[in-house]
Amino acid sequence: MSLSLEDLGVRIGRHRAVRGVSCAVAAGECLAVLGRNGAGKTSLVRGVAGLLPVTGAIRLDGQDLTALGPAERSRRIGYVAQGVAQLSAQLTVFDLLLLAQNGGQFAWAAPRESLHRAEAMLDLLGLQPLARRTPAEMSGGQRQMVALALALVRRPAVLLLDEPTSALDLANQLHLLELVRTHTRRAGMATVMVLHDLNLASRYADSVLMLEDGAPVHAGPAAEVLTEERLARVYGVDCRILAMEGGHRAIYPLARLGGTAA
Ligand SMILES: Nc1ncnc2c1ncn2[C@@H]1O[C@H](COP(=O)(O)OP(=O)(O)OP(=O)(O)O)[C@@H](O)[C@H]1O
Repeated sequence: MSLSLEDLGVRIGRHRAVRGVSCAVAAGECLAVLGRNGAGKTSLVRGVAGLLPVTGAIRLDGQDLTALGPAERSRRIGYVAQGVAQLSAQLTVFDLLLLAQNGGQFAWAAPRESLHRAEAMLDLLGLQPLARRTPAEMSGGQRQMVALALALVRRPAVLLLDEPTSALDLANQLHLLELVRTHTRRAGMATVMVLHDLNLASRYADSVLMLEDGAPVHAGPAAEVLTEERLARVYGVDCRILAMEGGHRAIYPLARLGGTAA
């Protein structure tokens, strides 16, 4: 399904964390939200997820998401929060996958289809070896992969990921983002992911949205948005952008400019 944000504003208490964001994510596409620390990226995804109050419109295939009740909204949205997921330490990964689908039913009571879907998700993410472990028995990176599995197993229309690779090693960063991109295309989801790594954003996002002080400053394909001039202005860092094999671009930070970067 397609997601569109129209003049979206997000408040945290009296603080206007996000304002004037208008953009569209087509079904089967990934949008990367970029910007410096404190730019409003997490607030944006938390607003879309229904966890912070918003102004403006959030539409899913034209339907106003904010008009839906919390249960219906959370059924359509998969959200993986920033940081290593706080998962129930008592349950196994397999039981968590069943709970995510059936809200309260364990393996012995779950429908056959839920069992199949849980198995398929374990296979897809390479998590079979962890199926019988509890989150307390896993590393931070493993918990981050499990958090993605728990979001995907509910088959959301919109997937929101806040720094999904922050705890992952180099191989798993690529694995997770390849998987997110493939699954997004196959399921026709609209995916929004907050990323700090500009190279990963360039490589895996269909488009990027750059925020500055809560407002959108640039949006479009990564190759158009991420230029050396803009990175110097937004991040205060002198970067070189190199053309690589396969049409990829590599963004290499050389130095902070004039002490403007924090
Ligand atoms: N509970 C809060 N009360 C008031 N202001 C807040 C609160 N939480 C965040 N903010 C402010 O809202 C702004 C946006 O924060 P947000 O977490 O969305 O930024 P971010 O772009 O995700 O940052 P980071 O890259 O560091 O995770 C920041 O200026 C932050 O200081």
